[in-house]
Amino acid sequence: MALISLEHVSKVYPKGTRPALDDINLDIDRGDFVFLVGASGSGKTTLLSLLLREEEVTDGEIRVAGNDLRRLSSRQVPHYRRSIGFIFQDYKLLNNKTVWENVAFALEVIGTSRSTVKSLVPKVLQTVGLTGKENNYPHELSGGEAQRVAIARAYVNHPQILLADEPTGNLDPTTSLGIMEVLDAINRTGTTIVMATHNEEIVNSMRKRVVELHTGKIVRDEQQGSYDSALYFPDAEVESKSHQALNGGDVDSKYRAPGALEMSDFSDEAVDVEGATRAETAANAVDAVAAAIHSGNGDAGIARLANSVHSGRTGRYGEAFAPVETTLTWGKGLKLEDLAEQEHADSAARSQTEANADATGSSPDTGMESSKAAENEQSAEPTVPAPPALPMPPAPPAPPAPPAAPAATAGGEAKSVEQSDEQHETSESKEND
Ligand SMILES: Nc1ncnc2c1ncn2[C@@H]1O[C@H](COP(=O)(O)OP(=O)(O)OP(=O)(O)O)[C@@H](O)[C@H]1O
Repeated sequence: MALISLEHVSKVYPKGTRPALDDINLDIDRGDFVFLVGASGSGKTTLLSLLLREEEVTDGEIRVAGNDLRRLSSRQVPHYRRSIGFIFQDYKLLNNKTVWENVAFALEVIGTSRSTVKSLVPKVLQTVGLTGKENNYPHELSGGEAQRVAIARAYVNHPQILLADEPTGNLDPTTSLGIMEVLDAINRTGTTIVMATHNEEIVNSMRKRVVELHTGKIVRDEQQGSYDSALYFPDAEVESKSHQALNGGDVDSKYRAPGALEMSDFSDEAVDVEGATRAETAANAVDAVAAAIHSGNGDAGIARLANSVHSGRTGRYGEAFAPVETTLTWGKGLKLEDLAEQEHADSAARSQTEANADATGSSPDTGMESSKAAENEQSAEPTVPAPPALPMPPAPPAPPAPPAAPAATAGGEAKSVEQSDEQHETSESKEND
């Protein structure tokens, strides 16, 4: 049975002149990653609000994990929401709590012991690139940073469903890539992700399921879809892109940076994080996500996105690229000068080996082997897991740099706390005790 199922769902807002959602049928399986796309006003946020039970359907039925959302009593709603993580553009952070406290709070709510919270929070903050920002309040963060706190809060208690409404909206492409990398890692711990987005580059690179809304109706539902649909926007480029995406064609080749990685080394495998208690499961999820991010051995879609971002294309959000040395995972990037130095050393070593081979008349194979090995270390297809966007030297030249904060104004200011949100969570916390 589908984890999320919508049957003939319609939503008409009190002041709406037309249904925001109009007779929607949709099934989403456990572990799916679904992009909701569609023009502004097509109904994406409304769909997410219904799933979160912030809004109620006018007609039809929504079932989540077998629960009929219409039948949830107001007392059950907070319990239901606790099983769902959500990342909305207004961040919904607790403004009177620091970054550390915001993340710790989400863990405390599910009964995580003080000592476990103490060990998990630094891991989570490192995963989302916020080490060093522990004591900042939300208003002291950039938009991208605030969004990362929201993501950290949403995933630490390992929700079965994560709803994200434009989580990369207004963020520069590199920060968006980091966010997608974390979302992908979260998805691989078994969390189902439904993400509304206008970001064409992300959708086309990730090749996940794409559900397109148009004036409240589902007009497209494709596995491994692309952002635009040839069906509804027939033009040659769109047609070729969506055709390639659907047939597994090399749609990314046009986006790939010269020398960028092939995708075969990237695994899409799910990780089992279930523990005996929710707190234990949360700890396992935090570890799994941290490990996935640290290894850089992510989903092929992330590799495509990384290649795309680093290929020098300008994204939907303009020219605001963070420096390339920031690379995939915040603050763990290799420095350009280290790369250049390494490249220089490798090339010198290669020439020396070749010269030795010529001088000694040794088997050309031997020379080829070492030359190949040296090349491999820099080539587009490394044999070790590596951040996909950059050539990989044999060993990381420097310890992790301090977390790179994206351009301070990347996404604007964090919005104010919803006091009710805090109260809501506080009362949940109490309930839990
Ligand atoms: N609270 C509300 N009251 C009345 N109408 C609303 C309300 N919220 C949304 N709508 C209307 O419902 C329709 C769908 O809006 P929704 O926010 O779901 O679209 P969307 O696809 O998320 O758009 P965007 O991409 O701009 O975020 C729109 O016509 C919008 O004006």
